Amino acid sequence: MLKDLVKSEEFHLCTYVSSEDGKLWQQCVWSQRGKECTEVAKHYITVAAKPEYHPTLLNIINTVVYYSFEDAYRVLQECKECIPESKEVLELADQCMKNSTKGRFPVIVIEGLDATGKTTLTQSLQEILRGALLRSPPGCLSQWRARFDAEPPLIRRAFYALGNYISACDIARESAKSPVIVDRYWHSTAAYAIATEVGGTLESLPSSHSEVYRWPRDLLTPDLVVLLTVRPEERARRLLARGVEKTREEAELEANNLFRQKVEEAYRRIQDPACVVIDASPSKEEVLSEVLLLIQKHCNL
Ligand SMILES: Nc1ncnc2c1ncn2[C@@H]1O[C@H](COP(=O)(O)OP(=O)(O)OP(=O)(O)O)[C@@H](O)[C@H]1O
Ligand SMILES: Nc1ccn([C@H]2C[C@H](O)[C@@H](COP(=O)(O)O)O2)c(=O)n1
Repeated sequence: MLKDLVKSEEFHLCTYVSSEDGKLWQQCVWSQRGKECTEVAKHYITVAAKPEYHPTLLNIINTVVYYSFEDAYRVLQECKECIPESKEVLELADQCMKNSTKGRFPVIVIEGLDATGKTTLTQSLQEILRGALLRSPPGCLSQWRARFDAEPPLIRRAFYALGNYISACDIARESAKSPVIVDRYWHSTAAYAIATEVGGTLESLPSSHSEVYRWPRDLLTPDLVVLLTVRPEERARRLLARGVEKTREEAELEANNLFRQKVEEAYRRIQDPACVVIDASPSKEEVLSEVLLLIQKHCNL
């Protein structure tokens, strides 16, 4: 490669000289043209303070985690030509009221990794509270989910973000009539997106007070968000017992324990509303009664 460079008509080269204490470096930029080599610039380089934000943060805000209806909407709008399904998703989004307001009944969101017991718990809660059971993304988007799952994160996550706003419309309507139980919502959208985007270990996650964990101002806020956590060995046992085909992301979660930890930690860091964390490893009955106590405490039910 260097041989090719030397053969080319003109190229730039940098040389570095360190100060005695190694804290300051002098960089000389040389330009070689034919046989002539001239110094064209001189810079001083020193170690800078650690940046306030980890560089991956720039790849998160409004590129994989969206904080307003408009930002997610705009992404799908720009995809209309190459992904025709976007038009139908946008039409559904157009029908939903922006800034949907909650009714007088409580809205309870159940979050957690796969096989932590969300379906089991949400169904029991629906029966006991005589409430409405909703999920995000809503059923009306199911037919396009696989299509958007195959797209790069920018587009895939915009689809899930819009799904939350469409679910918010249903939540607003139903919460005027009865308590509403929601299986996954914005915490899932943000936590999976952040954990996927951030490489490395748990330490690479944006710090707890980072703005990436803030709730979108225009999205209906639930009264209570419960995060179900399960010991890894119990979760593996449940997945195995269930024996259903795993999605690619689920398979990845299983293979990649670190990724699973990052998703869970991102869940825990999301604020306003923060999750109330429950150990869902005990029996179904025990988990249900613990969550019912929580609901009584937080939602005056
Ligand atoms: N508390 C519990 N104790 C033992 N088994 C449980 C408990 N809760 C759920 N299960 C079982 O674990 C399996 C996964 O539960 P469930 O389908 O409710 O999880 P999930 O979080 O909805 O999963 P996914 O997100 O992948 O759909 C099911 O076979 C269910 O019967
Ligand atoms: N509100 C939501 C719901 C789901 N997702 C994404 C996150 C995972 O990739 C996947 C998990 O869903 P499941 O397999 O449990 O149906 O879907 C999201 O981003 N936002």
